Amino acid sequence: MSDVLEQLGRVLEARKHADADKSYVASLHAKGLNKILEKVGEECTETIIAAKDAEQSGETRDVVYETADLWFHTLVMLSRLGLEPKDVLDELASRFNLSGLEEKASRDQ
Ligand SMILES: N=c1c2ncn([C@@H]3O[C@H](COP(=O)(O)OP(=O)(O)OP(=O)(O)O)[C@@H](O)[C@H]3O)c2ncn1[C@@H]1O[C@H](COP(=O)(O)O)[C@@H](O)[C@H]1O
Repeated sequence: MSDVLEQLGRVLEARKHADADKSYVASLHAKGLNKILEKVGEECTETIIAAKDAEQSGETRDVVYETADLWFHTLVMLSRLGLEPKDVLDELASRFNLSGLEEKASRDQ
C-alpha cells in the first residue's frame, strides 16, 4: 500500500479528537459529516473545472492540486465512517486482479 496514504490515514485517525482550533481535520469532524461531504462536493467541482481548464491550456498543475484536495477530503470522509485508505486500495486491487483474469480468459478463448 502507498506509504503516503498509510501515514496520512494514521494522522487523520489521530486528529479526529484533536483541538479543532489547531487542526483542520478536527475542525471538520467537529462540524460533522455534512460539512465533510460539502467539502468533498466542493473539491469534486474544483477538480472538474481544473481538468476542463487543463484540456484548453495544457497546464496540468491545478488538476494535480485539486485532485489532492479531493482525495484528502474523501479520506477524511472514510475516516469519519471508520474506514481507512487500505479499504479502498484493497477494493481497487481486487478489481485489478479480476480484470487481469478476464483479459487472460478472453485471450485463451
Ligand atoms: N493534506 C492535507 C490537506 N489538503 C488540503 N487541506 C486543507 O483543505 C482545505 C481546502 O479547502 P479550500 O480549498 O476550500 O480552502 P479553505 O477556503 O481554506 O477551506 P474552507 O474554509 O472553505 O473549509 C484547506 O484549508 C487546506 O489546508 C489539508 N489539510 C491537512 N492535510 C494533511 O492533514 C494533516 C492533518 O492536518 P491538521 O488537522 O490541520 O493537523 C496534515 O499534516 C496534512 O498532512
